[in-house]
Amino acid sequence: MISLNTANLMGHGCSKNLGISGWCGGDKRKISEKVVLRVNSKVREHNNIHNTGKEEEGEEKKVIGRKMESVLKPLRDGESVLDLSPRSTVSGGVEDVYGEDRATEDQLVTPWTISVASGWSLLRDPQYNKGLAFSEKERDAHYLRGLLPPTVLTQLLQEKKLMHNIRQYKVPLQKYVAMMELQERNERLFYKLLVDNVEELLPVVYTPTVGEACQKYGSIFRRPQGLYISLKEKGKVLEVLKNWPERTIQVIVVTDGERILGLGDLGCQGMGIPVGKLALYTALGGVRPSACLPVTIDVGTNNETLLKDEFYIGLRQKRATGQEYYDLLDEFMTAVKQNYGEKVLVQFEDFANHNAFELLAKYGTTHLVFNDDIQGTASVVLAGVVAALKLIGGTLPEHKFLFLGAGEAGTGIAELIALEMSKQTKAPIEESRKKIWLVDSKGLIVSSRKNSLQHFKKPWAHEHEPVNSLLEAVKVIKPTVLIGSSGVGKTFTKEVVEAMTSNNDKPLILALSNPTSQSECTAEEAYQWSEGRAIFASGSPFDPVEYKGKVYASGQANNAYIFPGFGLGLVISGAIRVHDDMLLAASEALAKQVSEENYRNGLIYPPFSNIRKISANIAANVAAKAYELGLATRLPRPQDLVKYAESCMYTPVYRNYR
Ligand SMILES: NC(=O)C1=CN([C@@H]2O[C@H](COP(=O)(O)OP(=O)(O)OC[C@H]3O[C@@H](n4cnc5c(N)ncnc54)[C@H](OP(=O)(O)O)[C@@H]3O)[C@@H](O)[C@H]2O)C=CC1
Ligand SMILES: CC(=O)C(=O)O
Ligand SMILES: [Mg+2]
Repeated sequence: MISLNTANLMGHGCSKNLGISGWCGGDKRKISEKVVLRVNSKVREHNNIHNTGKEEEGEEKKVIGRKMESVLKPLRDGESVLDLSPRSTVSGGVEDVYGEDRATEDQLVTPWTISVASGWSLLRDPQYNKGLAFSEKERDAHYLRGLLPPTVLTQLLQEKKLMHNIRQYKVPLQKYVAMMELQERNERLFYKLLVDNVEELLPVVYTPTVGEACQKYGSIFRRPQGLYISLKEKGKVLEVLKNWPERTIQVIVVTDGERILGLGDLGCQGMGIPVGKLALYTALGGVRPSACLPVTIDVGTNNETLLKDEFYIGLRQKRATGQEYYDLLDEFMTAVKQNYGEKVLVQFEDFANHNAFELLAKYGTTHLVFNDDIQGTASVVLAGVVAALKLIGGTLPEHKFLFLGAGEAGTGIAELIALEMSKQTKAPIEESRKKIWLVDSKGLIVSSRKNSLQHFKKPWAHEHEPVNSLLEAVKVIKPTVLIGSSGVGKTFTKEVVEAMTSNNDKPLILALSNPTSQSECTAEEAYQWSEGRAIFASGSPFDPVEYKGKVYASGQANNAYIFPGFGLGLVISGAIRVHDDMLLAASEALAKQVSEENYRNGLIYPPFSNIRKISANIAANVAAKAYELGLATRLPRPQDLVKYAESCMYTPVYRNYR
């Protein structure tokens, strides 16, 4: 049975002045969930002491006493005050936190109590706050009388009001800040808005607005939203992970901020990306918010503007490189596995390509890792191309591809397309690669450049004369599909689109670069310059375009279609490694979701309004592949994986409190 701390029953739920700090429950989930879950399952929880203190901004906070036990224990030689290493572990490595083993008989034990958030602290707990939606009964039971005005609203009415408010803002960044504030105030309502209004709010919490938010992150920073691991934490990364208030983590999105969208090095301010991606993991893929951990690794920045910016939030130094960089990454990856086990998914996001490929190769064999920019993008683009075949004709191996940009996205997509071609033709992958050409900042990648190319470009160095410009490359290669992944805007010029159109009845043109300012061309330009013949999709969304009396709605070729469902598939199957065939499985599931009606409208992706159904199908296909490959650990395999995936998805509907 649980014991309740009487102080908490008085309404504010805090035993005072224990002098411990850590995660402040006032702005984040935690306490109550633990209580509810632990009460139900009768699991004892040792880290639910609350405390009051003053935050930087001077607001009241609750403090979770996760570290209390180690603080109150006598220190041994070499131990720091916050040393959390297990004092005694049984053979399976299980820490004896309750003092049950013979080996810990001589150690002090803190009698942890479990408390229920109520009253003021309940209203300040974003995971449990319902604002005006607390019922009369809940207001009585949870000491809320007088703390709320008399009216009781439904969640739907709250949603209507908030959407109305958000629509009043004309500046996208204001909408972004409003959404982040909502996430910090009332998490379920935040996700309700996002799930129900996904097409309207995706551009707010994700690209393009998240790009501007990262650029101005220092100025709009209010409360930390993820875990910051900087060079200062070297040697203490495991300890830092333990500061995070949640223990059961399923998905980590981590960046080092060096290649944020097409905006370059934004250092520590890249945090907006893991936060945004994980919001999509929950809203689009149904992974529980409490199981998501955004991380930014701060090794400095080479962005001079940020280094001089008085509001910059990161380390003020040039980027660490080489051994120093890899040591910190290695400590992080090791700590992740130590703390969360084998099945936590680590998604690398927006690393620069000189680290991204190496990190993926290095940890791909030891951890469950996924690089969204290389692999997620590949999967989404392959799906779009396969779907587009219905509109442009031919089979995949019959097409010829030209990329502008030969980095993570470009070579990642190229490789997955080649893999799929080879599966279809049974020809060696080297043969399939010959149908794919890439242009980088120095021109077409050809064999005469091979010696000076980065390793990930070498497979694409085909025999050809040097070609210096994209336009020239389009003219001589005559691709049927043109893909922009350069991070440089306005590079698909009128001449380039016209050259594509003169070679193809229906040119497939994908301008993947984000945010909108970096898009290789706009939807309007693609349709106008191709005289309405292009099949077009872009990384960031464009409004429908009217051309010669016809309305063209372009799709969004963005990895957001893939990673939420892909991650869910890994989670529900308990997969321990990512395999290329899982990327193909995700791609296949996405392509199948394009309806005849979508095709009639020239779309090669289904609308985001169906994304949860799409994600469930992607998850099921990925999980099925994980079982087939023997990489799944959650046994027995559920019969109906789509139904199972749906049943596992987070729902933002308010729960009733006892
Ligand atoms: N829609 C989506 O889902 C996704 C979109 N992206 C977007 O794709 C873009 C690129 O990302 P990523 O591949 O990771 O970046 P990388 O830095 O890895 O690659 C960029 C590539 O573009 C080339 N390049 C840069 N400038 C030019 C130029 N003026 N002309 C020709 N080539 C040029 C670079 O050449 P060089 O090697 O010579 O320097 C490099 O090959 C970003 O804008 C990103 O936001 C990324 C992932 C997903
Ligand atoms: C979408 C994405 O991952 C990027 O632009 O980097
Ligand atoms: Mg990215």
